Amino acid sequence: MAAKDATLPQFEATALDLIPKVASAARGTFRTHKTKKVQWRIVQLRKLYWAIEDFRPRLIAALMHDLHKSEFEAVLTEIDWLLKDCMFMIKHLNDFAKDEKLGSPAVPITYSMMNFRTRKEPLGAVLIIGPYNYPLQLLLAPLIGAIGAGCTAVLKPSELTTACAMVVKEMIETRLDRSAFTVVNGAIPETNALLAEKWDKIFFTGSDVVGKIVAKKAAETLTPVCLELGGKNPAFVTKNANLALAARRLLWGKTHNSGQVCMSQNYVLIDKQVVPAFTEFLKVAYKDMFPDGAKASPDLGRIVNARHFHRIKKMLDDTKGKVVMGGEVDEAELYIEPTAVLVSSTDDSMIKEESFGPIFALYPVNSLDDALNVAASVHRTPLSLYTFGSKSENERVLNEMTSGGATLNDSFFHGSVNTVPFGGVGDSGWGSYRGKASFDCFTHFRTIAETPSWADKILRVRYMPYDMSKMRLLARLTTPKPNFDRSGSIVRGFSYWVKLIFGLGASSAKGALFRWLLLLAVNYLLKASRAAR
Ligand SMILES: NC(=O)c1ccc[n+]([C@@H]2O[C@H](COP(=O)([O-])OP(=O)(O)OC[C@H]3O[C@@H](n4cnc5c(N)ncnc54)[C@H](O)[C@@H]3O)[C@@H](O)[C@H]2O)c1
Ligand SMILES: CC1=C(/C=C/C(C)=C/C=C/C(C)=C/C=C/C=C(C)/C=C/C=C(C)/C=C/C=C(\C)C=O)C(C)(C)CCC1
Repeated sequence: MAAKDATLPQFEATALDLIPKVASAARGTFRTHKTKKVQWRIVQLRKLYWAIEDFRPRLIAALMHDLHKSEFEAVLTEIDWLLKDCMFMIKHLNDFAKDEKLGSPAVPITYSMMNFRTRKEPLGAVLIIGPYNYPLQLLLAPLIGAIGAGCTAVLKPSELTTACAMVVKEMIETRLDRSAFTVVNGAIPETNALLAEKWDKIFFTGSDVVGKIVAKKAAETLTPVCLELGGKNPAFVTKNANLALAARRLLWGKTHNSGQVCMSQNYVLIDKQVVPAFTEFLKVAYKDMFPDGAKASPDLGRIVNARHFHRIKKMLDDTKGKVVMGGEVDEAELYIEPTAVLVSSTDDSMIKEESFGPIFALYPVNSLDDALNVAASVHRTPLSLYTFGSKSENERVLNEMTSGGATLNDSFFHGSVNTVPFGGVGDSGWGSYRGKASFDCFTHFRTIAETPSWADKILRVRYMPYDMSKMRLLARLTTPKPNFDRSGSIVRGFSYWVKLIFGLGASSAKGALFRWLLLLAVNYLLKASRAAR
């Protein structure tokens, strides 16, 4: 696993005049239909698996170079994460890709002869644009979905993580079918050149600002987009929470990848009575994680570059709050200490900006009502939320505030399992992926019907000249009658009682059949036992 001897290439942007050719090649290869063969896709996924495995030392070295990411996190959240993704897709692809029969209740029994089914068609040539914080996972996990679905793809890694971008380019273009999968490196001009091309889907992960640019450009050609954006994610801590556990878990959410995690909490809405105790527990958790201080820890990453370092530092410089944990910064090392700031206004820089770093605010509240009102005013549709309280308090938070995903009693666990769907809501994202959702994200679910020739006798009613008496017969056979009145109440008419009595109280035909069979079986057993006596 050692990465010391690995050599890292210099960053090189793709020539602008090559970009239309790259896009055209992706479209052209899709038109050959070779990506539609499931076996071809499986072979590409197997090749990607072994490419990631074989490039492991260089990927670890690149992550260390770009983000000072520890080998532990590089393996857990990037390399092994992707290997697991490949294995999952390979294992389930035949199942995901096969036609699905559409039966009852979607297709009424009267149309059952038409062999309704859903065909899973690849969308086509897709563009995947990645962010810097997980430069491998957040670029290649969507690619695994695209390969599984049968698309061709062009990848645009973040230019901020230069070593990862170059190693990924070499890895993809030397190991996968190059006519189907390519990598374009670069910044705004190269991304704009890519966005000027026609794609069948754009998958974008990054900031809401750039998300809007991508969505606007895509709208010009009505290109579908999946947007995985950021958010000002709240955590709720009530006086019924296990404060020591909440402190340790929330600190984990802000130290992992040095807090450069889209779904980590931005601010904690905490019952004012427990602020002092919670702050003490935070300090205890900090000491446990970093016995020699955070700066000396080999586990804590660094901020990606000076621009982001200054963005985060400015939030600390501008705050009117009080630092209750951490606070040290060092530009030479792009180091920001895990920091908690006690604030008293939602206008504070610590709440207004998305921190996307190891710093977060504590905002004292009088009650859960108060907390929910504050959270709704800060960001109504965040990517994630976390709640630490009693069962009923956690349930209330879930009911009264939406988010892309949520974890009760922990930091971002809902986003830490690679096979469950992940995505935002409202302005924190459109669409989701991971596991089967990654396949679905790049798939068109095409409904197909097949009308047998002999059925024309039955279907003749639809042809002109129309006959209203036949229409009435058709309506009687195919349009269900409501069992409710205009006030929305259930009408207990004649048919209700007939169904109740003959259905033995069951609400469906299946249920009624089961109850009848049970009744007959009991009756039979009783008779048999009486006869035996
Ligand atoms: N929801 C998620 O899964 C998720 C994951 C990671 C990051 N994020 C969010 O992303 C942000 C941080 O990542 P980032 O800084 O890499 O995001 P970013 O939006 O700055 O960059 C993302 C990509 O867009 C490109 N880009 C940047 N400016 C552009 C422009 N003007 N025109 C066209 N393309 C442009 C970049 O080259 C990069 O590849 C945070 O807001 C974070 O919350 C969300
Ligand atoms: C080891 C044994 C067992 C089990 C142990 C278990 C269950 C260990 C669990 C460890 C945990 C909780 C690890 C944490 C994982 C965190 C991850 C994967 C974080 C991922 C982060 C991601 C994906 C970030 C994404 C960022 C995004 C989308 C935006 O920025 C037993 C108990 C089973 C048996 C004994 C041995």
